Amino acid sequence: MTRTMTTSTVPAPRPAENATATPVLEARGVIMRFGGLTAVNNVDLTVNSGEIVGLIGPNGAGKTTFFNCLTGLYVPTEGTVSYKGTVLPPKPHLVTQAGIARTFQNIRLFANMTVLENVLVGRHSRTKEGLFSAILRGPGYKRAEAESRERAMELLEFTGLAAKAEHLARNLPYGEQRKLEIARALASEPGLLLLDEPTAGMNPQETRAAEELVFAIRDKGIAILVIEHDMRFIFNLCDRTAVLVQGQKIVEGDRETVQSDERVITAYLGAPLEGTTDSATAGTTNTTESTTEAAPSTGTAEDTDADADADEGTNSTDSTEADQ
Ligand SMILES: Nc1ncnc2c1ncn2[C@@H]1O[C@H](COP(=O)(O)OP(=O)(O)OP(=O)(O)O)[C@@H](O)[C@H]1O
Repeated sequence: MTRTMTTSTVPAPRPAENATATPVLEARGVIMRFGGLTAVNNVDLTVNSGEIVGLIGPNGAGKTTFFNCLTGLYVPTEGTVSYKGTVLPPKPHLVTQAGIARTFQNIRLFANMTVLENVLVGRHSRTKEGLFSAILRGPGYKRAEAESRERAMELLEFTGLAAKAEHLARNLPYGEQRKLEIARALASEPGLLLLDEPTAGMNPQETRAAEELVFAIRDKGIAILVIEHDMRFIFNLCDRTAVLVQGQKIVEGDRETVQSDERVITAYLGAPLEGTTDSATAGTTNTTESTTEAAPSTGTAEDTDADADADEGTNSTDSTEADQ
């Protein structure tokens, strides 16, 4: 899908309170090849505690593939991903348990479950009660269940969905389905949240609300890495932004650094990047016109039950099944 890029003047990002330079995520030399296609080419990226970091690039640049490498959905051809100093095995459930949560470009909710139940699913990785305890429904299980419900309701309050706790996910408006995905991701109590196009399909009002939510999550001490095509959103939010083009990180820095970089401008105008003929194809042509309304590239909750287990860490690492 063709999207547009804005370079309009926006307010500087709000500095994180108590931001320190402790690395939460460190990706080193990450390469992902699909046959002859190098979708991610030797990418290094660090996200520190207290930071909101943006990941941008034209269509097909490798952003989602990189996310899939970070979360264990793909086993990188080369490279390592560390969370708080420990190298992560490329297994989604272990990545979630370690403290990384994500949302997907295509909404993945249990459409026929309630809003509250969807968040409870996200608690799964934090619930210690075993199978026998669940079958016998002993005191330990009941206590854990009550705690989970309480925490899930807190998250629904936090995301503004508490009044709809008993609604079916499929009946939520689009913007609220995206919020619910975030609430469910937060239910695993992450230290790092990866957001893949959180405002796709949102109207400008919903996008502004999403910005506030992302700031509020950061203020709770959760570091954030966000892929987004809406440049206004990115430059409003992010302390730092990295640009991927044809699988390579071509620049990383603040808004001024990114916006003034000739290679970024060239990439967004669709010209090929020199010396990368074996890499992923150049992105589709974008313009520098301002927009805050990315066209939806997403499904709704109605058609997503089958995919929702990804958040539970049950996805295979078979690349053909992972999210695009
Ligand atoms: N499972 C796969 N098998 C083969 N090629 C793949 C696979 N997943 C992604 N690719 C290719 O890798 C390249 C990068 O795709 P990716 O979806 O990561 O880009 P992106 O930057 O997220 O794009 P968009 O902004 O459109 O979502 C593309 O050429 C894509 O076709």
